[in-house]
Amino acid sequence: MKGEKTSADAISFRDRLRALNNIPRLLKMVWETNPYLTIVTVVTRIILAALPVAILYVGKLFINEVVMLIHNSDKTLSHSYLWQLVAIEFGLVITTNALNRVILLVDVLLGDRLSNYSFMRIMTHASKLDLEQFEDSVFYDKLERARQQCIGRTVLLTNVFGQLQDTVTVCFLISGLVLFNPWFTIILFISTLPSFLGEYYFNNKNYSLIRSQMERRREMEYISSLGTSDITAKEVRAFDLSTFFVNRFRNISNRLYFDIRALETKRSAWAIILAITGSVGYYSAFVYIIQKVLMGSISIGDLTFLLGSIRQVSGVLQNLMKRFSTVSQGAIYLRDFFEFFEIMPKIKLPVNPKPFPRPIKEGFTFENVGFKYNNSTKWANRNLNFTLHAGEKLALVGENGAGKTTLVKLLVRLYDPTEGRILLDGVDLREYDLAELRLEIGIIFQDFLKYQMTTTENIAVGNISEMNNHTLIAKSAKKSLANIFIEKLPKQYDQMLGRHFQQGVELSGGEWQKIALARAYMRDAQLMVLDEPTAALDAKSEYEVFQRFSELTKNKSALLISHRFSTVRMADRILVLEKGELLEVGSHDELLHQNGKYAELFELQAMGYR
Ligand SMILES: Nc1ncnc2c1ncn2[C@@H]1O[C@H](COP(=O)(O)OP(=O)(O)OP(=O)(O)O)[C@@H](O)[C@H]1O
Repeated sequence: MKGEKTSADAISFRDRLRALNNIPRLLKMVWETNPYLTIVTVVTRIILAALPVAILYVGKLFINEVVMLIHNSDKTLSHSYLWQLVAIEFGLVITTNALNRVILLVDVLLGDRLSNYSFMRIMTHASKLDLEQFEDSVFYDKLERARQQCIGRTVLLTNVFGQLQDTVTVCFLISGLVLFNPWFTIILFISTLPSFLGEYYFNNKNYSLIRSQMERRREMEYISSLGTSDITAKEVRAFDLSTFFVNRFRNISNRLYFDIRALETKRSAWAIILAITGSVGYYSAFVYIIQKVLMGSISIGDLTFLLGSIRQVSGVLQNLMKRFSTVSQGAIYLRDFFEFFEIMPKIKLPVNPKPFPRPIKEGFTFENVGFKYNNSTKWANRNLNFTLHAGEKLALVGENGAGKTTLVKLLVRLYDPTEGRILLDGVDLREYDLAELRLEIGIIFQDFLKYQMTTTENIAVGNISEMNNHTLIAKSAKKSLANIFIEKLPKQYDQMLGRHFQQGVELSGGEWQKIALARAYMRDAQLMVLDEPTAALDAKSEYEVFQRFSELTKNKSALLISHRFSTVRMADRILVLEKGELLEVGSHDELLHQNGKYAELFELQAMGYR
């Protein structure tokens, strides 16, 4: 997508050099992943780096010995030195092969470990970031680039180690050549330079292109998941959307493909032209040495040693230069990876958190609270002034988009208010430890997750530290009335839920909702927040669940969001929100009496049942 490229995507030579600073960080990560395998690969590569020059040198001694034996008239001379040399060379070749296999093995193992370690680090860091950051597309691109780095990590690792190994090999080989004629090295170096510059230029272009395509690629991934996921399968079929998705995927992928094809074709054409200079350098040295042999100034053994060295230096130099751009390329992608870890949560934790009140005495007070989403100019909540008293059951009512869920998110500090403050027992929420605050609030969102895991795990996520507390899990299921259908499942609490994995059982919407409710009962929270907790329940279940809920949370505070007035009317007080602001407050009867918005909404719903 030419139009999508921005100047921010272009990388200067300085950027590339600076990106190389990431290589030591990568090596540190490799070491942290597995120090033993790291030592094995480094030591093996150093030995392997010295072997080519050793083989060439033994070869030279061997040929000189053969020539000497052929030309010597004394046929009784011992051949034992000759056979010793053959045996040494044989040993060196076998060692080279064996060590190459060791490196292949170690690199695969280390790459796998490193890739998983990187994924785990990303998951851990991502979990510390704010919800707001996940709603930002620039952040998402960064996260995606970091994730992709984990997948391609084995290749980069092999390249970095290969680069180190080849540098040592070249040093060994060049020492032999320099002794013979230093110009060789210079000619070989200069002749490989054009190829290197070409690779460097095109890698740069490639990086900018891939980076500029990132958002489009995410879109492709999204469309592909729409077409292939079990969650979307129902709707895709019902609306016959598959051709629409396939065409959309094809259009985007074609546009990206044409840009890549243009660049790669150009790169290949230039590579062919630039490789010619490398061959010219190599054959000039070749011709020079042959002439020296013909003049009798160097031996046949020297000839084989030099030709072998030149051929190898030329090859290894080309590899080194080619790989330099690949490695510096990888280093730039690594920069993306490490940059991800530099993103810090905006929600600040207090240095000396206040002890969390247990029990809560006054409650949560919203003082002139307003909130605007980062990507929006509109206030989602504004001028909120109310107190959720200790032990009180409060319901939030309002039309879609009135700001109910946002208010709840502010309460658990998924976001901090843009203006105003929320107090708990007179102290700003920001002064309490965030983990403790969240532990004291049992919250179930309307879009709660349906984990493709066992029943036990699905309930235990409400308080993961109690994962093995089967008594508590069963008790929570009983409180939410989920126990009734769980006991009828083939494997009950060990039953795999959902259809992703073998022998999984899919639950109905209402059954999933009861599982989600059980999560809220998993912790001894002082405040229960239920966002649309009964939307999927039938009328009888809803009544039973709420009877239970009222009994179980007698002295606890609760905040309920619901569009169902049968649920709402059970609350002590009801807050009616409109366009993010508080419109009415009171009990069900008081609000009906006021004959305002609540009464209007209630009447509308009641009419539907008449
Ligand atoms: N992540 C977000 N980024 C930007 N705006 C958002 C985001 N989430 C919600 N909004 C906007 O904030 C406003 C309040 O949304 P909120 O989800 O709080 O409403 P709600 O009352 O819970 O609605 P519903 O009854 O449909 O669940 C809406 O205008 C919505 O478009």
